[in-house]
Amino acid sequence: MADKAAWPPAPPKDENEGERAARLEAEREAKRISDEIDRALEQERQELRKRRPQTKILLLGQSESGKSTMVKNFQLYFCPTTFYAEAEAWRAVIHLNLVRHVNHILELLSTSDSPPGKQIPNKDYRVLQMRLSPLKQVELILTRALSAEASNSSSTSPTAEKSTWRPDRVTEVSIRGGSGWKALMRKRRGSIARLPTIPDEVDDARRILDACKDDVVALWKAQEPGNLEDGSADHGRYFLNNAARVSDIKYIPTADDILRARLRTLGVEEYRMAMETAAEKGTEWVFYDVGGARSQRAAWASYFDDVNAMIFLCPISGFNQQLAEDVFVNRLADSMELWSTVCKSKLLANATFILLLNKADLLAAKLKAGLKFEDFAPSYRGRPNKAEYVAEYLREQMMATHRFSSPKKRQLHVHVTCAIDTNLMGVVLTSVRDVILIDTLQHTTLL
Ligand SMILES: Nc1nc2c(ncn2[C@@H]2O[C@H](COP(=O)(O)OP(=O)(O)OP(=O)(O)O)[C@@H](O)[C@H]2O)c(=O)[nH]1
Ligand SMILES: [Mg+2]
Repeated sequence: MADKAAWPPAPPKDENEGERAARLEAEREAKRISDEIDRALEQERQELRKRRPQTKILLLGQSESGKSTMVKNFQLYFCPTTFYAEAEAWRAVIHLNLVRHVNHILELLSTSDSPPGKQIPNKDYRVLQMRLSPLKQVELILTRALSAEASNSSSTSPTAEKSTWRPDRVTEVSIRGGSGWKALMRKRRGSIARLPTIPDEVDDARRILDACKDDVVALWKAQEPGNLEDGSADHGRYFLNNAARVSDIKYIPTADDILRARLRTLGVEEYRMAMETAAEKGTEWVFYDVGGARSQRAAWASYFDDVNAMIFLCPISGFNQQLAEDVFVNRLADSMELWSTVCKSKLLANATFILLLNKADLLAAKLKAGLKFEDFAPSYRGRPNKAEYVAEYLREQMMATHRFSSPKKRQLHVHVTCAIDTNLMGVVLTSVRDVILIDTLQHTTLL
């Protein structure tokens, strides 16, 4: 019986010369096409091999610890072209950060008889309030464009205390895994015919904000400086301080602005970075940036497998703060508990462990403003109330937890960081990169 799969098939018995020539030609053409497909498939296989993640890095830590900011730092240092190419997309996030805080202040004004600032008369506040009312619409447009949640969320939680500007009470926008919003924000009008109207609306929002910028500056100037005790939502204060520049129609976000922009992560975001710097050019690093809120943490474990490095961020300024999701839990205590759980993980036993004691700038500012660390950590009693001593104390505590909890002996690399300080981060990231490269290489050689 003839093999049905055999190629080329046996020639028909009664084939004449002309038919034979046509058949051979058809077979040659079929083979050429088949070879071409094989070549394309092989090329694709090679491409895929080249693109295969060589280094997988997981970022863990509670919400607002600075994980997404750290990813931006990696991008800024090792893939600057991509980082700056996305600057435009960040403008909408920055505008939303600013407008939410302005609307929060306006809301306080509307619910209070005595405005929070004392520097301009009451009637002038009312005028500002009226002139800035279009910013409600701006908030709505930008929220709709960026958000993973319902677009009608208000800028202020119902528990906001009257007359007090509380940046931490301004609700945040979240994004879901996948950075589709960046692509959407980058698209200019007319570039894709069937694109939704969001970019047009975002441009409208930009024009409204530009028209309101002097009033935003006036409103913020009239505020009392506010206290730094909490220190969360620090980005609100930053963008309000820079309101004139940020609201201008010609505004292009700087690296500092992008590092300050806040967009809460929901789920797990994957970032693939083709490294541009000489030492690791051509290699691809894959970052998994998780949402840090308690409700998000159950999803983490499925990303623990097979990672080369785990970077844990502990915001050391959180000693006097509570979790947004549970006001009975101290932020630093939550971080410590989380750290212990991560150290114990058997799935992460072979990963390089990097601990970043982040937000060192806010810790220093709080202690300088008079807060006493020992009031929140009795075991610290009697030691200097200075940031470097507190950081050292926390480093020792967390290193001890790592030593006791890890399933096997492992080195721990610790850095005290300020993720918004680009000069400092350059040094830290180079060191982190070296450690990851060396560990990955050693691991590959051992296998
Ligand atoms: N002052 C100061 N602000 C920081 C520092 N690191 C991060 N931030 C700011 O803190 C805010 C929160 O940072 P994110 O990187 O979004 O936090 P996250 O850990 O990704 O939070 P989730 O996505 O909710 O899990 C941002 O506005 C950052 O700009 C720091 O060292 N100092
Ligand atoms: Mg995040």
